[in-house]
This record gives sequence, structure tokens and C-alpha cells, in this order.
Amino acid sequence: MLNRIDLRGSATDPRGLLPRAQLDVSVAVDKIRPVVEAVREHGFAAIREATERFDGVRLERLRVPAEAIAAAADTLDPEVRAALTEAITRVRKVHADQRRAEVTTQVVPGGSVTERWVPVSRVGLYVPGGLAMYPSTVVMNVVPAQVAGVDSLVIASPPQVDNGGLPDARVLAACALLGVEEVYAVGGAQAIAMLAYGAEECRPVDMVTGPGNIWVTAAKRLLRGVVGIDAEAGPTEIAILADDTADPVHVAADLISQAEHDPLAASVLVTPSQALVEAVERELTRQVAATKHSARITEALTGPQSGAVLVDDLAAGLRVVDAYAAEHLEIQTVDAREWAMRVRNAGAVFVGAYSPVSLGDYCAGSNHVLPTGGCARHSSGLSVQTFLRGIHIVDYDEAALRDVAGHVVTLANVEDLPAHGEAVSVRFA
Ligand SMILES: NC(=O)c1ccc[n+]([C@@H]2O[C@H](COP(=O)([O-])OP(=O)(O)OC[C@H]3O[C@@H](n4cnc5c(N)ncnc54)[C@H](O)[C@@H]3O)[C@@H](O)[C@H]2O)c1
Ligand SMILES: N[C@H](CO)Cc1c[nH]c[nH+]1
Ligand SMILES: [Zn+2]
Repeated sequence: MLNRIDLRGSATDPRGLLPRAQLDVSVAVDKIRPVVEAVREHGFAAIREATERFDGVRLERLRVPAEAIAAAADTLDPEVRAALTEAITRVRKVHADQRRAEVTTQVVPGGSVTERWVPVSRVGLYVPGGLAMYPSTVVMNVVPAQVAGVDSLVIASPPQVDNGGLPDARVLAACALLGVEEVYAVGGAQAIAMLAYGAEECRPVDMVTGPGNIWVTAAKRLLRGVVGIDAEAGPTEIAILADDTADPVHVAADLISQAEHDPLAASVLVTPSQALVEAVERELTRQVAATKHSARITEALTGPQSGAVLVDDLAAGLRVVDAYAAEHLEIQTVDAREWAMRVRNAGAVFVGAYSPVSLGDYCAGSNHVLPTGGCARHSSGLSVQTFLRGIHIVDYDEAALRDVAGHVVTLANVEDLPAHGEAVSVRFA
């Protein structure tokens, strides 16, 4: 089922060996550009047209009425409420520890720099709702923003034909549990454009965060700069570094779990064990046939973005997974924690047999909005830090400035910017 890549005995650079999904984000950007431009120019009318085309819903209004949010909370299945409440508690616990303290550095007597952490004022959080519904993503977006102290939180999520054109009822209930009142029934690129430019009752936001499919990711890439954007969190990826101590039943189940998100999802096994690859293949065939979304899982597992990579040893495997920079990386090997601590590039790392990605998706306390498409080489997943900006407060007195004035003037002259130097020396003339 998985494409095979045999790197044993090869000195090939592992970068670029594993292709990402066939549909490139840059191609998708060109396709959604007209939608984004139309929303900028025509607001609600353009959103309504795109929603009719892509979601099959004719919107009467963008904002979800407060009564609909309250009703979704009232009718929420108690088991789902308990699970969401537990997820919120654990995610809040981890994210509360991420809060940064204000630090003042006394550079010299009379001269200090303070770093203040100030929350973004108004944030738009995207909660996907195409192939699957994501109340858990409400939790993963909202909790860090709330811990950071964001004043104004807005959620956009696709309207559902089977919920009268409102977002999924469980998504609305999660909003209620977290006290989010401003929710819009808009999905895809048109939602990101609405948040960036504003439309009718939705005022523009300062920043957009959250995962989504290739169209959402493309819109985020296009609108970066118009608004702040978190890392690209597109079609899900799982890589598993495993040796022959791994249980093929677990490995196959975990590869399938993330393939379930999207036909463009990527599932990659990296191992020195040919026997494990064979055993995982047998398990995939058995488990995929028995699972609910077998068609899109098969498409994801057999796509060029998924595969089994054979390597000489775990050290070579580590180089491969570092080059790949997966959104999720599981380590199912001997000494799993030690290998995990050596990973350089991954959105999140899951250690050993009892930390599957599904745990992190819901209830580990970690965040599941993580960088995809290789962005884990340079970006982090969503955290409290995403919603904070560090502002330097520079505070020097006369003596402290006088003391360093000569150096400022010298550097200003080196850069042929003498007015910079004069702005200092004029104070001591
Ligand atoms: N990386 C992460 O942190 C993370 C977390 C959760 C989910 N995900 C990913 O999010 C994605 C969710 O995707 P989804 O499809 O279920 O929901 P989605 O909300 O991202 O996408 C649905 C929207 O796509 C738009 N759309 C559909 N077809 C289109 C087309 N041909 N052209 C333009 N727009 C179109 C529709 O307007 C619809 O509202 C999956 O890829 C999943 O793997 C990632
Ligand atoms: N694995 C997804 C991307 O991290 C998150 C998710 C939500 N629900 C289930 N899974
Ligand atoms: Zn998942």
C-alpha cells in the first residue's frame, strides 16, 4: 500500500526524498486568489457566492445567532461535554505554563530595556469543517489565545447543510463551553478573507490562526501581511521512526489515524527493519478495510506523499525524519525518549508505545495546531506565544546616554546616516 523508498547503503541526502502532497499550495493560491479579491471588494455578496459554490449553502447572514450557540451547548451529549471539558482542562494546564514573564535588563546604571509581552487585540480563529468536524480545534485555538489575554476572539467555521447552514453543533457547543460569542458560518478561503478584510458585521482581525485544508492554507499564505498569520497548518502528516521493537498493529493504526483526515494527508514510516515494513503493510490492509473512512485513507496512504522508508539504522532514520520535518513524529524504538530528545525538526514528538498522535489530537494537553509541509523546520505549533508580541521599552537617563553617545555617533557615521548621530549629540551640545 505504501510507496517504498530504500535508502539502505545509500549516501543520498534525505532532503526532498519524500514528496509532499501532489497539490502544491502555490497552485492553490492561484485558484483562490479571485475568491479573496472578490471578498475584499464585495464583502458579504462574494462570501455568499463562494459559500454556495463550495459548501452548497445559501447564507442569509454571516454571524451565528447567540441563541444557536446556547442551544448547541444545551443539547450537547453529556459524554462529549465531559470529554471536551477534560481536554480544555489539560490544554489550559499546559498552556498556562507557557506564559512569559516581563523581563527588565539593567544594561548599565541608568539604562534599561524591558521586554513587555502584549497580546494581539483581535484574533480570527479558523476551525475546519469539511471532511471532518473539529470541536477539539476550537479548544486548541481558543485556550492559548485566552491564556495570552487576547481581548476579542472570533471563530469562523464552515456552514453545514445538515445543521441548517450553521457550523457543526459540536463546534458551536465547544465555543459556548469556552465563552466565545462571536462565531461566523463561513469556511474555506472566503473565511480567511472575511477575517482579514472584514465584511458586514465582522470587523477585520489583526491575526488569523488555525488549521485547514489546502484552500485555507493557500488563503493564509496569500493574506500574510494583510493580517498576521500563524504557521501553515495544512493537510495532516504523521511520520513514525520505528525499529523492530515496535508493534506493527500500533504503527499501522497510527498511520491510518492521520490518513483519515484528508486524501492529501501524509503517513510515513521510517525504519531499519524490513520485517516491520512487511508486518505494517499486512496490518494496513487488514485495518484499512475495517475502518469507516477507508476510501480517503487508502487515497492518502497510496498517494506520493506517503511511504515506507528503509534506512541502515536509527541514526540514519533520524536524519530522514529531521529532513522531512513532519507535523507529528512518533518514536517507537528502544530508548524512545533519548531518540525523541535528539529530534531537531518536528511539530510535536510522541514518545513510545503509549503516546499516540491521537492522544495529542485531543487530550494530552499539547496543542494539535502544528506546522505542516516542512514548516516545522522554522515554525512552532500554536501556543500562548503565538498571540503575544514582545515590545521593548527602552529607558536611558542623561548620564547613561552621554556615556554611550560616542559609539552611537561612530556607528551612525559608518552607515552614512549622520543625522542619527546628531540626534544624540544635539542633546549634549
Ligand atoms: N495541521 C493541523 O494542525 C491540523 C489540525 C486539524 C486539521 N487539519 C487539517 O485540516 C484540514 C481540514 O480540511 P476539511 O476539508 O475537513 O475542512 P476545511 O474547513 O479546511 O475546508 C472546507 C472548506 O473548503 C472549501 N472548499 C472545498 N472545496 C473547495 C475548492 N475546490 N476550492 C476552494 N475551496 C474549497 C469550502 O468552502 C469549505 O468550507 C485537513 O486537511 C486536516 O488534515 C490540520
Ligand atoms: N491531527 C490533526 C492535526 O494535528 C488534529 C485533529 C483534530 N481532530 C483530530 N485530529
Ligand atoms: Zn488527527
